[in-house]
Amino acid sequence: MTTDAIAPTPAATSAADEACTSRFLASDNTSGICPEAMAYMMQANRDDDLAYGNDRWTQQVTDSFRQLFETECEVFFVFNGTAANSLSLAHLCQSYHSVICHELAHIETDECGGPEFFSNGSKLLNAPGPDGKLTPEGIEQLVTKRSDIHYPRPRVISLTQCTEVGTVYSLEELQAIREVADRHDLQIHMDGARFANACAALNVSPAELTWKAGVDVLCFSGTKNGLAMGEAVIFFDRKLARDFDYRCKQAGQLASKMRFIAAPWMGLLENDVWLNNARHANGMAQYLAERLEALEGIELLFPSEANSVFASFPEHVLAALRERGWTFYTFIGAGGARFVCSWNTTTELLDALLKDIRDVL
Ligand SMILES: Cc1ncc(COP(=O)(O)O)c(C=O)c1O
Ligand SMILES: C[C@H](O)[C@H](N)C(=O)O
Repeated sequence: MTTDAIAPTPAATSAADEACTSRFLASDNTSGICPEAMAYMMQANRDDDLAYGNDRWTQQVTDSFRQLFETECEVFFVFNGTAANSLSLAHLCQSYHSVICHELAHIETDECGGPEFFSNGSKLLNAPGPDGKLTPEGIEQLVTKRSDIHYPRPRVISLTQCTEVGTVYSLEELQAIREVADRHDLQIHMDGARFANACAALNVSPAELTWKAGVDVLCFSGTKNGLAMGEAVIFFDRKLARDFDYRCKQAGQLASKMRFIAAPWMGLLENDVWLNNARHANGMAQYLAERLEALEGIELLFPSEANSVFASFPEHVLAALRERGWTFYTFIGAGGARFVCSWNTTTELLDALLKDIRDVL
């Protein structure tokens, strides 16, 4: 059998070359692995270790999470955010319960029915709200509109922090929602796909933005913060976490080589890399938002409070940007184009985007 390395065929190299010309701002899911996480991945690869979370890295990083959140929380790892949201909601609800979420919530719009499927039917009840955020009044209305046996009993409020349109809930807003939850014996789930960005934007601690504000379970995304994959599901009430490991296993979310999810998380948690990555991404989004706002014919659709920028563009501009290799989504939120900045976004990339926009406006 030949051992010669097979040179990539011209098609392969041109595809690789092509990828390099595409400029990725559609999502923080398109960023690479940050160097600190990669270094820990390599460390974890030096030696064999036990499987299914019994390795030393998983123990080490779950202890680090308890230090970071300043409480004895239970921490589990799943591969992606849809699994994190779906399984945590399924764990909080019986099938006859309902989950209250915003009409733009990811669990409603972008998880292909995962939460309903994994909970065996818990219904998502949607409420509108300004800037992608639930309001106490909107929650109260959904909870109290009916009390008859035919209505799926509300059990959980699901908040996305940051929201799907790049805004953040303030501590005061979270407190007001907790008061509604307490009045109606509801639990609070937080979709923290961009939790790090919210902490950075508000300059508050993870504890202040979760259990101290009455959050019961947090899905903390590592993927969007510089990992290859790996979301932490964090239960602040350990009783609620009972048997969640079995739920993960049954759903195909128990990684056999969990150390390769856990160890890179050490790269994020050590020296506050997670926070610095988020601060950088947020700063890049502010850089872009300020410059877009100054351009005639472009309107910001939501306050850019974290690492996303939503704006309306003339259609011919979007078409020209696509032709020039720019990637962005137009199906999220309430229309317009979304640009998301990551840990590795640079002003050079954003200046190139802004130049192309000015060229075609
Ligand atoms: C708000 C939000 N929640 C959850 C997720 C998780 O989705 P995925 O299953 O693609 O990791 C995403 C996107 O990735 C998201 O934007
Ligand atoms: C497309 C999808 O919504 C994904 N969560 C993202 O934000 O890119």
